[in-house]
Amino acid sequence: MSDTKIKIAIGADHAGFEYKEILKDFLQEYELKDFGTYSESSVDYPDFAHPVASAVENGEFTYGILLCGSANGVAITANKHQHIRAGLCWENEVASLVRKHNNANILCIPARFVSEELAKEITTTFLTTEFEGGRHQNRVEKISC
Ligand SMILES: O=C(CO)[C@H](O)[C@H](O)[C@H](O)COP(=O)(O)O
Repeated sequence: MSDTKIKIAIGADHAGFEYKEILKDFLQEYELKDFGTYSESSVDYPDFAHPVASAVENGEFTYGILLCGSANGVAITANKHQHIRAGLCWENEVASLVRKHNNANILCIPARFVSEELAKEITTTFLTTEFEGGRHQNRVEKISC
C-alpha cells in the first residue's frame, strides 16, 4: 500500500492565522506546506493567496486551503489564476458541493464567520469528497476563457 500523502498548500492573512494553525494540527495525515502569514500582525491577503494559488496551479500541491476574515479576499485573488477553482465555503454542504460539482482545488474559509469545529468539518468534507464529473465536467471546462 502506498503511503504517499496528499499535498496541501495552506495560507492565511492575520484574520485567518489562528484557524490556519488549528488546521495544521488537525491535518497531520496530509503533507502540508505553510505559506504564511505567521502571526496575527496585520498583513495583505493577496501576499499569501497568490503563492498558494501558484503552488496549486503549477501542480506542486493537489489542494490549497486559504483563510481570511470573510474568505472573499483570498477567493477573489486565487481565482485570478488560470487553473484555480477556489470556492468560498461557510457550511459543510457547500464544501461538499464545491468538490462534487465544481471540482474546486482551493478551499476558502471565512475564519470570522465559522466556528473552529465547523472549519475542521468543512475542511474534512472538502478533502474527502470526489468530483462527480458527468454533466459537471462540461460546465467546469467552460469556466476557462
Ligand atoms: O479580504 C477580506 C475581505 O474580503 C478579509 O476578510 C480580510 O481578512 C479582512 O479584510 C481584514 O480586515 P482587517 O480589518 O484589516 O482585519
